[in-house]
Amino acid sequence: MKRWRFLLGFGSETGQSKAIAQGMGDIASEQHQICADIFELDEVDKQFKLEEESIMVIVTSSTGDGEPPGNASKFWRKIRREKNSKLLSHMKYTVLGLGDTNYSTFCNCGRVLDRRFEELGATRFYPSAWADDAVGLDLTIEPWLQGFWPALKETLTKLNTSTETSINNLTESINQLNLTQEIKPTVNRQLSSSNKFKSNQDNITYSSNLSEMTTLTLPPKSTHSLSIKLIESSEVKDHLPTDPHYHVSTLIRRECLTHDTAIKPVMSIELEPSEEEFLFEVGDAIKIVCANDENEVNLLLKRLEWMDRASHQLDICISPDNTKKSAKIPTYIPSMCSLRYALTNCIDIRSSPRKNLLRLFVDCTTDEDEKRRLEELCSREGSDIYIKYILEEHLSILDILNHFPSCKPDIAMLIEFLPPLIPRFYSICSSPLDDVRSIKFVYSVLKFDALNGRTYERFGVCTNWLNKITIGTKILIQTRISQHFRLPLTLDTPLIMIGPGTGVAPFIGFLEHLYLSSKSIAGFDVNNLHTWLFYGCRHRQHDFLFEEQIQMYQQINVLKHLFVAASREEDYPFRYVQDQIKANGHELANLIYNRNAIIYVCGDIKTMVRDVRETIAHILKENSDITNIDEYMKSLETSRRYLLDIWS
Ligand SMILES: Cc1cc2nc3c(=O)[nH]c(=O)nc-3n(C[C@H](O)[C@H](O)[C@H](O)COP(=O)(O)O)c2cc1C
Repeated sequence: MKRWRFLLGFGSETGQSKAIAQGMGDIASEQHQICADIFELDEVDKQFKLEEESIMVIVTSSTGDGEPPGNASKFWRKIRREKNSKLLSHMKYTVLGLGDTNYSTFCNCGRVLDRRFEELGATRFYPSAWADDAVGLDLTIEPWLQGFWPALKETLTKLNTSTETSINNLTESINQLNLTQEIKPTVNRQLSSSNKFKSNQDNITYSSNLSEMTTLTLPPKSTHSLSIKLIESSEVKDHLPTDPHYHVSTLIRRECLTHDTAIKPVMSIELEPSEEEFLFEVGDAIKIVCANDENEVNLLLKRLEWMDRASHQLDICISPDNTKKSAKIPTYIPSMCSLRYALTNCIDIRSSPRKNLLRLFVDCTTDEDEKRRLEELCSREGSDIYIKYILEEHLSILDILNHFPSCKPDIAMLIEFLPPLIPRFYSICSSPLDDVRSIKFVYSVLKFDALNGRTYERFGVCTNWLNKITIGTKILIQTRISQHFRLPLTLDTPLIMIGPGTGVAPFIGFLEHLYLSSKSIAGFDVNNLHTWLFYGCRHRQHDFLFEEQIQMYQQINVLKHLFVAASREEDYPFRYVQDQIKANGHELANLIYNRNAIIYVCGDIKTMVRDVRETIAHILKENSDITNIDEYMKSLETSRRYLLDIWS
């Protein structure tokens, strides 16, 4: 008998939606005896056909400025362009969107697909949901999944989807699908009388708001689909990471742009792509393939007592007793590499472990009190403490293992359940008109002290790697093409560029491009430009990035107006870029409302994106006759006149 099935399509840029879709696939088969056929959304018409699917569940994130992730863009175009309003009238669906509320285009990709599916005749069998990475995805996903499974079973039952299932077996299947009783693994572990985690202060190992008697609801236990062994081999030779989708470049320059006294140093990097045909434009970003810190890898190897086997070859195959249909050998780990190589180059050892991994850790922990605390941290009842002590403090896998010394996971568990190490991206700050063989970008050096549960000092993964590698090192790169963050086609469109800190990077590229265009294109007159730059730093003497270059653009009339904010200078009235925006409110509102200016915002989402948007809305309200300001702001976004290039 074939089992009940549904289609589970995912779109994922950095792997979270993929992991969630795979987790749902596991729960479907292990707990509900339902088969989820899991595909990237862009595998449409190759691996699945919409016309043939009765139930489709979409899990997708948004990237860029509300755009679909790389493996969902073909699907997105197909659905958006589709004219046949009955195309999906045979289909039931729901969407789980992943996003971040710091973006005004929160979950835009999921929301647009959700709306288009409805317009194309599909019926939602369960309300779609929007999970927010800013507060923790699980906060939405956990309760959503609770209702999802009964709704899915009910829909499957009504639809009688399984064409291969005979009538007799169908009855049997329906009986198997116990519609009323959800499987909720619960646990009520008694703590030892000497509970070593008892303390007066709440922290990662103890919190008073979960009483020892609280019954905990745990996430379902993921099962292994891989069999991973370490083989002592002299043949294993680790080499530079390779990936046919990436280009080789060479690090040719690295310098510090800030004064020695700057609180947050900023570095500038120049790369030379090996191939002539490497293409980029101003407004694009560059993806960098990086590696984990050697010391951190060593600490992890030591903690796990795997140091003596670090150079052994990893042998990965699908486990003989695997039951997952979606089981695949991870393509991001080379077939011949050592354990050290995989931990350094392929696996993300820094990001906070998800709850499904904490759940697996419970079973490889011997101490009862540690087990109970791990259960609390991954339980539904412990959602708040998981967010507070793990996500918000960015605890890594090593931090968790250090806090729970009796936890001894095996190699297979970490290799299978930790996410891949993904490339990091940076806004390009140079123009190809200057030199197509030179790509420049900047980054801040971020240091995180050993505090608040973090058990060792650390720096940002990629920036730390970029700081340590030697000049001449080969680096794999790829352009992340910007869909909309581009210079306008018409010269006289006013440009309002807002970029505090390293957020100024793409605007340096824009200004350089305008300057070089004025030298090389006949009829390009800088006097026609209307360029406004709002820049912010801590202290103009210490960390004013690209100061000389910006001043030069001002002198030659490429940059018409410069406004600088300085957050740490006493007696300077403009602390933040939004103070400068407010002070120039009248003129800016006129440019936006009457002269179709384009507003570009670039920088760290945590610090300013919301404040800048509110300030722009405020100055427009004060200086125009717009009656519905929210609608007007939305229209700026949809007409691509309010553009974001932001990161967290
Ligand atoms: C460069 C970048 C751009 C993003 N743009 C958006 C966006 O426009 N809207 C949104 O809601 N979330 C946005 N996000 C947040 C992601 O959608 C969110 O972190 C999600 O969990 C990532 O899932 P994934 O790993 O499956 O891609 C962005 C994240 C990054 C790193």
